[in-house]
Amino acid sequence: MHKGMKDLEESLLRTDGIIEVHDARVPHSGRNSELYKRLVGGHKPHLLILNKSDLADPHYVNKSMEYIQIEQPNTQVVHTSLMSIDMKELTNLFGRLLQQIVESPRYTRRSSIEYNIVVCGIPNVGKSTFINKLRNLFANKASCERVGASPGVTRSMSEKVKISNRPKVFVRDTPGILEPRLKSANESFRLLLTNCIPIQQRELSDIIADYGLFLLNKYEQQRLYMKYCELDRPTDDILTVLTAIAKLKKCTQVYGNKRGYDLTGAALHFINEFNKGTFGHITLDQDILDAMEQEKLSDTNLFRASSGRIKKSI
Ligand SMILES: Nc1nc2c(ncn2[C@@H]2O[C@H](COP(=O)(O)OP(=O)(O)OP(=O)(O)O)[C@@H](O)[C@H]2O)c(=O)[nH]1
Repeated sequence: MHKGMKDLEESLLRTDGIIEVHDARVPHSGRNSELYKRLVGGHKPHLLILNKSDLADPHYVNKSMEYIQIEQPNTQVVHTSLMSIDMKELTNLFGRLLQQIVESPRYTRRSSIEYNIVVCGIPNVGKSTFINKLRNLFANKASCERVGASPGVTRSMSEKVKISNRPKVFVRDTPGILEPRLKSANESFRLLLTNCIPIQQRELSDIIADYGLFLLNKYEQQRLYMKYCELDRPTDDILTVLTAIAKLKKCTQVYGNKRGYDLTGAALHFINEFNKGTFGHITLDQDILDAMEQEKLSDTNLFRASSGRIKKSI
């Protein structure tokens, strides 16, 4: 991932704007703060797309945008579901970035007649989906020539796609640039649960499913998993959930000369359903956003107290 950042840093010299795609369910976890500090820093137009908002809690999607905007005032933050985005929304979204790019100073790139945009983000957040959608949107236009693979066909890494002739604009994908060290175990689990980090060992899936169940209970989202697993009350016992899924989905395996429930298979099934939204719209980072809100409130109270307008702070 260090290499990803280094490659991106080099390619930024030839870049006029950055589109970062991230999963709206984890607006805080896994975002590479170095990207903003080292690469964007107010010099390059930066659009952050919080994607997969169809799976996130709508209330927290708005909160996430508000907090990111406070931390990164030079970033334009939007949320969408690239899976179901329509042509009009995509045209608007891209138009906003293009306007920002064309209006920004280009420094060493002043003499270049073409505009280059890089799309970056951690794995599995929807970068390819975005590029393919753009390609499909612009491919039919006579003013636009195609570079690389055909529309809708999976493109190779770093393929350059021409999406506009006047001005000449190219979009390029970059490898995932996840932070080399994750900040906490919670953050790692959130990224594993949302598939932003691939689950390397199948055997770990029950621990990840257990973490998913923990979050569903913590955020009081029990109704849908209870219904799915046909349970009559919430539980914090992952074995109860996995056994119920294994029974319902007939996940079995032969152990020695006996057939038994395949709980690892059931755990993978649970994670898959979690990512399809079967257990509800969940923002995994909502505790972080709530804590930020508390902090903001107490800051406001401190400020008011020191200004003398309010005597008592919480
Ligand atoms: N529910 C939902 N799924 C989405 C959305 N956008 C993309 N996906 C799915 O997310 C998965 C990953 O999408 P990709 O476009 O391959 O993500 P990527 O960032 O290019 O992934 P890497 O190549 O691994 O870095 C795919 O299964 C997509 O169908 C969305 O808005 N909502």
